Amino acid sequence: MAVAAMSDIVKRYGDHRVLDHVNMEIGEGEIVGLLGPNGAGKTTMIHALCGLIRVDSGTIKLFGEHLSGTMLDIKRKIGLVTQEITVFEDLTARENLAFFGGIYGLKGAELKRRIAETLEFVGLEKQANKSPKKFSGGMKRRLNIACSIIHDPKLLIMDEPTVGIDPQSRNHILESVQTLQSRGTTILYTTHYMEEVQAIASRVLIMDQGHVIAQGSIEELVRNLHHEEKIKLEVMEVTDDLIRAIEQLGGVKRVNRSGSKLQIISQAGAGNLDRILSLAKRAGGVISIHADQPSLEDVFLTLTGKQLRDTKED
Ligand SMILES: Nc1ncnc2c1ncn2[C@@H]1O[C@H](COP(=O)(O)OP(=O)(O)OP(=O)(O)O)[C@@H](O)[C@H]1O
Repeated sequence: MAVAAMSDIVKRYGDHRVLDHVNMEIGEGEIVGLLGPNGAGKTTMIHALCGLIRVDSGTIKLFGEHLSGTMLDIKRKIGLVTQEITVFEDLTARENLAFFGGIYGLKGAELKRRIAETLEFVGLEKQANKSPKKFSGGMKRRLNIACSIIHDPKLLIMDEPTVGIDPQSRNHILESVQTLQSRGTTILYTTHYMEEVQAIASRVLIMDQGHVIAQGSIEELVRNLHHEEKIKLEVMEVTDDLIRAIEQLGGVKRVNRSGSKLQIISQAGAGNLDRILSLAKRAGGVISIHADQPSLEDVFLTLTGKQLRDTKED
């Protein structure tokens, strides 16, 4: 059974269709990586899934049931880590957890036990009685995650949980996500970091302009693009003439420049490696050239025409 599914979902803000006939499914026990350029509709999809906004048409099912107004029993099975960190700075870490646990109906010994377990899980036992005011960004995010899993949700939705935090906390979060999955939690994980998706996701959803434009395992998505190859060329000097000459070769789909390096996406089997080498030799010195199999980053670039991280800060 799908833990969450959207069929033909449309959500408009004014004339703008932010979700434009979206179909998607999250299977039990998966970590699904949700990727998309800024403004693709990822957060809107998440808010619709959690019942935080109403959609204009289409159906949403959670745990096999149609999402409707209240559904407290179903909503209790979901944990949401929002894009902005949502913790109370005037409360200690423990008090934050007690507050969020209380919202989900936990109390007494059970609440106490879950507070201890989640503090340990996110590595904040020693900070239990401290205010998050004194925490680093990574520690605040870990507390935020603890608050979202205090009720042991079956589906955890995380909206860019690692933006702007230190590498140690980021690794901690990625490991925690994998541990939660091994304990049976299903996870929808949004990020602008391709390497995170590659490290933890069993399946990927790619959104652009309100559409889910691809979904599948990383291997499946890459295989579907097997008709393309990536040629990396480094030359002494990149000129506009060289770029233009490469762009005009049959089968070349795109040329990206970064300093003295060019990355060329070309139809596989078009024989462009040799042609590009000849053009580059004629234009000056060649430092290196080689052809790669496409990666998830290439899948994203080919499908959306954009770099995943073009407007986000590290
Ligand atoms: N409440 C709203 N009113 C009007 N427009 C909105 C509203 N919420 C979102 N939008 C618009 O919907 C589009 C999708 O926004 P959304 O936040 O879902 O994108 P996203 O993929 O999560 O982007 P990012 O990666 O930047 O977080 C954007 O053009 C945004 O401006």
